[in-house]
Amino acid sequence: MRRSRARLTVLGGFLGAGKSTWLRHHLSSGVFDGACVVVNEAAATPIDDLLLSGAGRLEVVAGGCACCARKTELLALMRQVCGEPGSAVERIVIETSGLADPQAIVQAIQDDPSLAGAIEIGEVVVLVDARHGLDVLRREALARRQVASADCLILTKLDAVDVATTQRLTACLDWLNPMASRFGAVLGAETALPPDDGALAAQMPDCMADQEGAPLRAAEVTLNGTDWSMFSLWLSALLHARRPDIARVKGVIGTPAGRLLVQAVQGAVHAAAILPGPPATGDGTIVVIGRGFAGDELQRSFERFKTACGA
Ligand SMILES: Nc1nc2c(ncn2[C@@H]2O[C@H](COP(=O)(O)OP(=O)(O)OP(=O)(O)O)[C@@H](O)[C@H]2O)c(=O)[nH]1
Repeated sequence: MRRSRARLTVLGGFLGAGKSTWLRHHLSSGVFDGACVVVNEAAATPIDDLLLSGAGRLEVVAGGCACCARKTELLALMRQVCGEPGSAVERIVIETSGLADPQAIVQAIQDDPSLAGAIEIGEVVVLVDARHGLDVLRREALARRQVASADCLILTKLDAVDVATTQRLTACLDWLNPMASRFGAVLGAETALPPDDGALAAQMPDCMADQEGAPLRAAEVTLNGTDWSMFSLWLSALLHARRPDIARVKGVIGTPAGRLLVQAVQGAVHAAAILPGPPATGDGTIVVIGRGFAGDELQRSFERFKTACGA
């Protein structure tokens, strides 16, 4: 007897757009009950899986984007998930890395003969950070491709912006992808979008000059037991000096208060959160995604900073 196909949701959006926050909310509200959740991270040290404990089954594809560098791993995992004897997975959610092209993932699954019959493409949901979205869309062609690939666009962080900013972003999204449905969200929960401001739409093409430079890459800095306050000082100095080059920072560091999840998006540091549970593999490794630096340079910078501070 032929099993029914598993419905796939691809969750995309640029670095720090709020994908894990949105998914965590929808896992806890039961929307994805029983789903197999696949978390894809550009960096080798995954963090997002720590935040998604509500998933029925959680898989990680780390160390590169599932649309290119880790495509083979993703497809092998999908075949395994769909082909396991006795497995009746009905729903799959792939949270892409912030550097991935969701459409390329959909295409890869559709092009795979064994997966095309086992997986039904449900929808591509792309999250757009209302706080940084306009800047990011102006600078990054990848972010525009992500938006263009969406069936549904979710504008996140509406609590952090005024109505005019949201309206400008909405007009820009209209220009990039007028067909997609659109919703607002605050910490994953759906919220109303302000009414469109039709007068803004005509200005958008001028704002889309492509200013992309070198490709964005993930680098890692290891604390090697250094006190967390020293790391915070170094990170502040780094963000101050290289803010335009740094798209995302995230990692878990040990502090006297517990395991602290440190995050920054487009140079803006977000409120840190204490994670439950004992120390885990990967704690003390901070992922920095940006352009114009390599992991060993960042590590050297951190070590020099420590020496200069007498640590
Ligand atoms: N104020 C506010 N902050 C939010 C909201 N959604 C997410 N954030 C914060 O934005 C930061 C990034 O959120 P994540 O959910 O980790 O974003 P992501 O897209 O999964 O990040 P990457 O996987 O690194 O691309 C975190 O500090 C979140 O707490 C929101 O609606 N409002």
